[in-house]
Amino acid sequence: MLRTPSAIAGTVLVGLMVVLAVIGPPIWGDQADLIDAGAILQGSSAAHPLGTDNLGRDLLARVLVAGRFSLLLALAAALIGAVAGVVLGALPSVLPTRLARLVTGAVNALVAFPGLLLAMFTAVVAGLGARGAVLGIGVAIAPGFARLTQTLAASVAGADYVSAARMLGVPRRRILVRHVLPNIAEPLILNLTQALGGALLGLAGMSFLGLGVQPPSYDWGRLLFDGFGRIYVTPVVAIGPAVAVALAGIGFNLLGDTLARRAARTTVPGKKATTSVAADTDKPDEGAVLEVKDLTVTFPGGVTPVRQLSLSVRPGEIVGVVGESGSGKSLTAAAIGGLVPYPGTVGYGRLRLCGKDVTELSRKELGTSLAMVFQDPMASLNPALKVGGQLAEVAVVHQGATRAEARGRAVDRLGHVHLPEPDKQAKKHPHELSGGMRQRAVIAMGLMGTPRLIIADEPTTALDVTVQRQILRLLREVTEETGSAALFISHDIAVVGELCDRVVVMYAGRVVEELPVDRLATGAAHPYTRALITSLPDMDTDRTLPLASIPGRQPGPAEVGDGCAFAPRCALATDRCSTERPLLSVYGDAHQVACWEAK
Ligand SMILES: Nc1ncnc2c1ncn2[C@@H]1O[C@H](COP(=O)(O)OP(=O)(O)OP(=O)(O)O)[C@@H](O)[C@H]1O
Repeated sequence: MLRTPSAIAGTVLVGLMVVLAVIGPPIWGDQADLIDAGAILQGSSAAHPLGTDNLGRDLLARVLVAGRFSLLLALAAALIGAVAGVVLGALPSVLPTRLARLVTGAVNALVAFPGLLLAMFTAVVAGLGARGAVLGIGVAIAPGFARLTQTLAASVAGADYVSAARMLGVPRRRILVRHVLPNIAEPLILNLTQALGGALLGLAGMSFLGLGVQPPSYDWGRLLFDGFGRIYVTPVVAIGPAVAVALAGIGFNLLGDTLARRAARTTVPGKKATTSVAADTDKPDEGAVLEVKDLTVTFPGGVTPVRQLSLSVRPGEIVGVVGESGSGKSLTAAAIGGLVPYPGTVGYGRLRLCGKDVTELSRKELGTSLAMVFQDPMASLNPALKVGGQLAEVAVVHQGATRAEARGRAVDRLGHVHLPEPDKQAKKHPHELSGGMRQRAVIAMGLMGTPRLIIADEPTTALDVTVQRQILRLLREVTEETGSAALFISHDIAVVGELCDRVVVMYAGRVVEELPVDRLATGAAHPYTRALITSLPDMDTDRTLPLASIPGRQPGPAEVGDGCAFAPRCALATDRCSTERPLLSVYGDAHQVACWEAK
């Protein structure tokens, strides 16, 4: 957190203010109240560096003592503003529509109203003094919080879990308290830090206008107000409290800013993982489109979902990666495409795409030579843009095509993936297409470049069986026509068996077997691969019996021990399997397996 000068300054200033609030009154309290008839209205001197007031009280001591009261008042005002704002902002989601509109309209009007006028008006109505000023500033802060709450709540309201709760008949109030507020709490709390700075300045302003703290109480604003009358004679008496207010205000704003940026860094999905490259002495396979050696993906807390994974894909080849949910398939794909999210770490000995280390590839090279197709096509398509426009963008950005050329190419590519009437589909928004059509559009988007490798991560899981077959056929067709290779990720070994040339079986983050597809049905050597195949139902499966499944569960990415990770579920496991991990070794032609019992 303390990496930038502004972060350091904010933390130090706020820290100093807090220390001052704690130690100020006990240390300098007596001195601040000591009346000295012989030192009335003095300027700066060795005894009184910031001068004295009209009763001869030391102004430095008073500034130091006033810190606690000023901060407490600011805290109270910020809390009042935050609570009132969150309630106002959240109300529309629990009120009937008309009332909700009324509240939203009121909030909008209040946001547009000048905050200082609102604060002064409230303070005058509530009565002069600290209480009125705190209420005034609280009221001035509330509309901003209300607007923020409304905006944040609206972004969460569309989330699937909120829709699911609504479908289950969970009352609106409960949805708000259990599902919405906890998910928007973080930015609201961050905003509170900045509101504290604003409240401090606002309260000082109110006291300075004579609407705030009244004698004999005093805060920084009051001291500023008292000193202002003498500013031309002894300016130092006004400078002391002014500097204190300014430093505290700046401190809270800088800290709030730092916290907000830090929070954004941990939550924004765009932030990438760290990469570490190990020394690589072997000769790279120049003929491979993709060559991965010793790929490891880790997250903080000992979570290692991908462990020393190696695989390669040759031109025109479709390689299937199969394994149960959580085996690390998607993260492998993400690591190849440079999409592992922060705070992950990607380490590898070699990660070469089209004969180059991925770090050497420019964004443009990566964008045109690698196409990625995900399970949910909506995740790749912008719902606000027309399909044709999105596809055309690829050609404009990567190939420098004119708008008209790019549009023509987009329609051509949509036709290529067998979308009926491609020129009409190009003018539609993604939501106007069916799931299968959207997936075709995403594949077409990948084909806007000249992909040497298509990574398809569960591209057919969300589709029905007929559409699934069409998409699989399309993928095969596309690779044959364009000569590109594909890495096809699926949990369904039957689909992989149908589409791919070679199969890589993953278990608990590692490759446990790699074999040509024609050996899959009868020649698989690893007990896990065999169990996956046995658990597939076929026409002869006795439907009166429960479907076969593999007993036990795959260890989590932080639970993998020293031995073979599959040993606890394996009928063939020996003592050696639980203590010593078998390495991937040659089992036959283009066939490797990691099992002590594979003979
Ligand atoms: N950002 C992350 N932070 C921490 N752990 C993660 C993160 N992303 C994934 N994981 C963990 O890594 C493991 C592997 O995830 P991955 O998505 O690669 O599995 P998968 O084999 O593709 O499964 P599925 O078929 O369900 O998508 C999972 O246990 C998951 O909990």
